[in-house]
Amino acid sequence: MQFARINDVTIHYQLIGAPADRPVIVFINSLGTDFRIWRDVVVRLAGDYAIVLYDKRGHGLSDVGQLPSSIEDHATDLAGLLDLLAVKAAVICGLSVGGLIAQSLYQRRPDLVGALLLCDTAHKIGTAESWNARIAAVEGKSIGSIVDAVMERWFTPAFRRPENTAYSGYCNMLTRQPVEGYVAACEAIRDADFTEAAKSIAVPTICIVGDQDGSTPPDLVLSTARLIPGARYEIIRDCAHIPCVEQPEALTAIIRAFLTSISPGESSP
Ligand SMILES: O=C(O)CCC(=O)CC(=O)O
Repeated sequence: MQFARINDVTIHYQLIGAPADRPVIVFINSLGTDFRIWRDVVVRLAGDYAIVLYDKRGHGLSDVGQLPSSIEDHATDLAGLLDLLAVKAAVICGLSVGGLIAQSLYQRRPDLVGALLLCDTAHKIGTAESWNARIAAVEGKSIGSIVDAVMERWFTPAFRRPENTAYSGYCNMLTRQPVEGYVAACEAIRDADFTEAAKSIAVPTICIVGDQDGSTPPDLVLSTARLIPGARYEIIRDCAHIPCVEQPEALTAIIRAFLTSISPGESSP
C-alpha cells in the first residue's frame, strides 16, 4: 500500500510500472467507489503503460480532508500526487466525478495532461435540486437508503442479479464510503460546471459512455464531446455507468485504440 500526504490530506495511491519508461495513464474513480474498480482494466494495460491509481479524498483509504471541498481541491490533490511521482503529460482517465476532476486538472495544470479519456462523465452532471435531494437522503438516513437507486444507474439488469457476487461486492463498496466524504463529493459535483472550460480543451480527448448509463446518459456525454474541439465519442454496448467493472475488455480496447491513434508506435496493440 502506498500513501502520500498532499495538501494536508493522506492520499492512498498505487503506482504500477516506471513513469520514466512508459506512457502514464492516471485513473480517477467515480462517486462512491475506490480505485479497485479499475482492476480489470489495469491488468490488461499494465504491461504497456505505467499506471497511477488513487482514492480521491473522502473515498477509500484517503482522508476526507477539510470540508467543504471542491472539484478544484480534488484537482489540486491529483496535481500534488503527480508532482510527487514526477509524472508529466499523462493520459488522464476520469470516470464520472473523476472526469470533472480531469477537466479541472487540465484547466489548472495543463502541463500534467497529455490526453483526456472522459468516461461516463460530462461538462456538468445533474442539477442542484437532484444533488440536494440526494445529500438530504444520505444525511437524514444513510448511504444504504439510496443503494438500490444508485445501482440501477451504475449497472445493467444483467449485472444486478442477486447471485452475482461482484454485484453485492460493489453494493458493499458504495455503502462503506464515509458519509461525510460522499456528501462532500456530491456538493463538489453539484457546484461544478465546465461548460465554458470544455471549449478550450486542446489535447486529444475521447468521451466514452455505456449505452445504458443512468447517471450520465449517452446524450449528455455526446453533448460534452461536442463542446470539446476534435473530441471523439464511443458508446459501449450492454453497459451502464461503470464500464471498467461491467465491460472492462471493451473499455480497454477503446483506450488502446485511442492511445495508439494519438501516439502510433508508443504502445503495443
Ligand atoms: O458517478 C459519479 O461520480 C457521479 C454521478 C452519479 O450520480 C453516480 C450515481 O448515479 O450515483
